[in-house]
Amino acid sequence: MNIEETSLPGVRILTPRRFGDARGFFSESWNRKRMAEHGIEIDFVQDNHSLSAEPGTVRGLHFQAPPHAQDKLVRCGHGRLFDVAVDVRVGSPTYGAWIGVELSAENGRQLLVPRGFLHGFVTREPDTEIIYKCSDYYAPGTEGAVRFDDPGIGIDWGIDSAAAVLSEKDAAAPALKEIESPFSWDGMA
Ligand SMILES: Cc1cn([C@H]2C[C@H](O)[C@@H](COP(=O)(O)OP(=O)(O)O[C@H]3O[C@H](C)C(=O)[C@H](O)[C@H]3O)O2)c(=O)[nH]c1=O
Repeated sequence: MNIEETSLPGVRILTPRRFGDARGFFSESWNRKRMAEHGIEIDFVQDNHSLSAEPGTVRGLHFQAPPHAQDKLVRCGHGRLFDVAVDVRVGSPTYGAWIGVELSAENGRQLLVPRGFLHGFVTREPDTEIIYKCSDYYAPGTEGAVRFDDPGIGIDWGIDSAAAVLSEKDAAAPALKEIESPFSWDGMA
């Protein structure tokens, strides 16, 4: 397992080892004990899996508010996507800052998105599938969204925003400055 820190403390890139042979490869996509050895102790309780048919599909930027905030461990099961995390912890030195990482079935990379960060992605290929572990259950009444093309955040999605394939919810999402983030920075990372 290779673990890379990013410019946003707590947001990390995990690349599990792949054992290749003539058939293909084998990889442990999650191992709680091994992650704990790296100081990552998260009790995931729900796995999510979505397929987006069209390249240029954007899902996000989403969060669940406390007490149902979710840490997420995101990977791409098929195709390729650009995965984004945005720090929305009030008081954080990196509040409003974003980071994006290309995840693909081919590169096997995973992005650890801690609670307190918005999560979203854009697909780069047809029939792209995202699979991610969540540390709390779906709690519809606590969901929040911020517009993916918020100029106040300035994410470079690599697409023409006007051409993005969006849900009605995401198309109507507010800018970050229009919401009151329910997350506060703990002064640690
Ligand atoms: C998130 C979720 C959704 N649903 C149902 C509710 C809707 O009937 C349907 C589609 O939900 P939604 O349009 O919110 O799906 P996405 O736009 O992919 O939302 C996700 O996109 C970003 C990238 C995320 O990180 C979140 O996990 C999540 O917000 O699935 C469930 O039954 N359980 C769930 O945990």
